[in-house]
Amino acid sequence: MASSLEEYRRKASFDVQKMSMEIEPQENREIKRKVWQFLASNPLFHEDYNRNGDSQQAKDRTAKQLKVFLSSSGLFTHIDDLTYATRTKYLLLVNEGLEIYNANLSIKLALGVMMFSNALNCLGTERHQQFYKDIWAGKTLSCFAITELEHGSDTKELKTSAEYDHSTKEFVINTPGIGAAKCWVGNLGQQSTHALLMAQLVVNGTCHGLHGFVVPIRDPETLRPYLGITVGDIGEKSGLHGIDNGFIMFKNYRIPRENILNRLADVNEQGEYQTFTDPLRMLGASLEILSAGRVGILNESSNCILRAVVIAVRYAAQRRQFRDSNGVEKPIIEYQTHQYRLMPYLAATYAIRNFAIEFSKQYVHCVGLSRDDSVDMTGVYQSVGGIHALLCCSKSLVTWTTQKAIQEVREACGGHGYHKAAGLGDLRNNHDPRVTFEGDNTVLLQQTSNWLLKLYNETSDRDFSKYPLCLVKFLTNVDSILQKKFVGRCKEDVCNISFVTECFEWLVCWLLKQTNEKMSALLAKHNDRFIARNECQVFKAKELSLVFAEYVIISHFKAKIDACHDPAISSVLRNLCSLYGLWCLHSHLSLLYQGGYCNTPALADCLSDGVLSLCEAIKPEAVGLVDAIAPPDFILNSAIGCYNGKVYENLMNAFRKIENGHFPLEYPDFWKSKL
Ligand SMILES: Cc1cc2nc3c(=O)[nH]c(=O)nc-3n(C[C@H](O)[C@H](O)[C@H](O)COP(=O)(O)OP(=O)(O)OC[C@H]3O[C@@H](n4cnc5c(N)ncnc54)[C@H](O)[C@@H]3O)c2cc1C
Repeated sequence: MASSLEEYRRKASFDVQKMSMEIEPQENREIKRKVWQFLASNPLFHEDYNRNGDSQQAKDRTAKQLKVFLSSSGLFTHIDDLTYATRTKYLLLVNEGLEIYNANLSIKLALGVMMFSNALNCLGTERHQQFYKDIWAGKTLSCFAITELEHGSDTKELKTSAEYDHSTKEFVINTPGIGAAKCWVGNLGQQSTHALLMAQLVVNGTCHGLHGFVVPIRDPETLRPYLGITVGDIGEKSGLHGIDNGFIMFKNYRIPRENILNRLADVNEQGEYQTFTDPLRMLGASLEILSAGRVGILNESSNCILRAVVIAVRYAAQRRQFRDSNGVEKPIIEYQTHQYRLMPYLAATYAIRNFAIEFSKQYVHCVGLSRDDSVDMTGVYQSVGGIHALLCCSKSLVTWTTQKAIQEVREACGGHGYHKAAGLGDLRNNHDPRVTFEGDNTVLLQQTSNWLLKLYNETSDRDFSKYPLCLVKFLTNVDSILQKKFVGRCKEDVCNISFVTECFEWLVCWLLKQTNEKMSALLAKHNDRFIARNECQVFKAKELSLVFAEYVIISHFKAKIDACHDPAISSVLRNLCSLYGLWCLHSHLSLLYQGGYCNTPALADCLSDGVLSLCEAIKPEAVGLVDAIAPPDFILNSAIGCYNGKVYENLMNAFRKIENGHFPLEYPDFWKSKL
């Protein structure tokens, strides 16, 4: 049968190559291409999508892959020559390139090498250089040990302690009971030789709060744990089978004084606690250490939605079900419900990818400034607060959107979407914990709403243009924005980016005002900020943070489109941006009516019509749009999402493959024994 994928490919109104370049800078694509070339050239990385194996095999395989990737890819030979900012950007891109193919390997590398070396850079000093060199030489492997059995989000309650013993100039680490066992720590279960441990620092009987320590865990030669440590694997998980997540407990375990990461605070030769309190620089350092992982997640998650959408759109253009009244069997992409299921996620993918790229660029720039001693930190300080707030809500929105998209896409690909060879099951399971680690989404959203409320109540300095990445300048005009009402009558009035941004500005202002009013009333009633914050989350602060994240992502997409000079490209991007915006706004209709933005059915009608007509308009562009962002087939690794559209040949090959030593046409073992 002729491939209808090719027919849809021909319908695109723009140049796919140019679109690809518009969305992602050439230099970024070049770095990822090198990663992919290496993976394709070495059989150790050839993931067979039919391979089940047990999780121990997956862990062993990932460990071997990491060793080879570090030593032979040639991708890390020059990283020490790069400036901090360029190196961070480079490593984020290598991680992204790996992640889209193999989440286990990228996480193992990120935790085991990249984040550890970044932490040494941010929190450590010259005296930690040997750890830095060993990790990049592949002699050691690290992990990040923060979470404990009884506490995760509430890091203040962590109980593992590191008490300074001046007589030996050592820290003595202890786990006071099983509740304080560090757990879920990636790489710790079987392979880490070192941990970056967050523990309560105690000096002369005084607790100074959480500090970072480099703690040797296992002998790098034998992988045998040291005395005083109980360490092991936490067992089977729902996904990420290649990562050995572990737990650890300490009993009077000693490490040298020099192992405290001492860029911000130290215990000196005399056994006294010292802080180097330039609060602005401390904030910069916290941004680097806390945010790098979340920026990584933003990029990883944006690649997961991309992968899901590429597979589903190509499949939808191929897969035919039911004949129309002319007897023509229709590709499922022609069905309205199918367009409504996929096109908004395609639009979301473009908006989110653009945001992740732009955010990473600005984040790296800001971190670079915070490390430059000649820079006045006041401006950087402003950016840091905004970047943190924006990262908290965008990490939440992007990971949740991707989680929903993968599930929708799995269903949109029917039964075949459930086959391991489709790649969607692993994608879903491996992506899932991103909504939890590096900060649980719901908890993170509170940080964004707190920041927005702080701005709203700012009386002395209401110049909000100092947060360029957050685009909150409009908050200076809350009252006039809230005067606006919906005046549209038909879908043409809403299918444009100006309407979308105006409507979002109204919604953010309304939610901000509402949340603030509720918070003030609760504070007056209870005189307790903890209770007040808790009781204004649902329907108020949480929505505020998510709507704000949508607004910023859309605004960055708009800026991208405004700067695009190719009319064919910008016209399609404009439709994508409008669709993503209207689709989000449609889900907030009850809030828009509740706030009185419109009091006739016109708004609901216009938004519904607008979404449907944009889905229809994007349909013929969809295959071109996914081709422009898709990685090569080897990396996409999906039987149903290949560029050439050979869905059925690929699936039949997958069905007939020898799996775990069994040929599918053979009798099963249990039956053979009876014969
Ligand atoms: C696959 C995976 C890998 C991980 N890797 C690591 C690692 O390498 N190192 C490490 O240290 N940790 C790791 N973790 C742990 C992870 O960081 C924590 O799970 C995460 O920080 C959330 O903490 P928690 O599990 O204790 O959840 P909790 O804090 O107990 O939260 C449980 C639920 O309660 C809600 N909740 C909590 N507090 C509030 C509040 N104030 N208001 C409203 N709701 C609230 C949350 O929204 C959440 O839904 C990993 C976890 C997973 C799943």
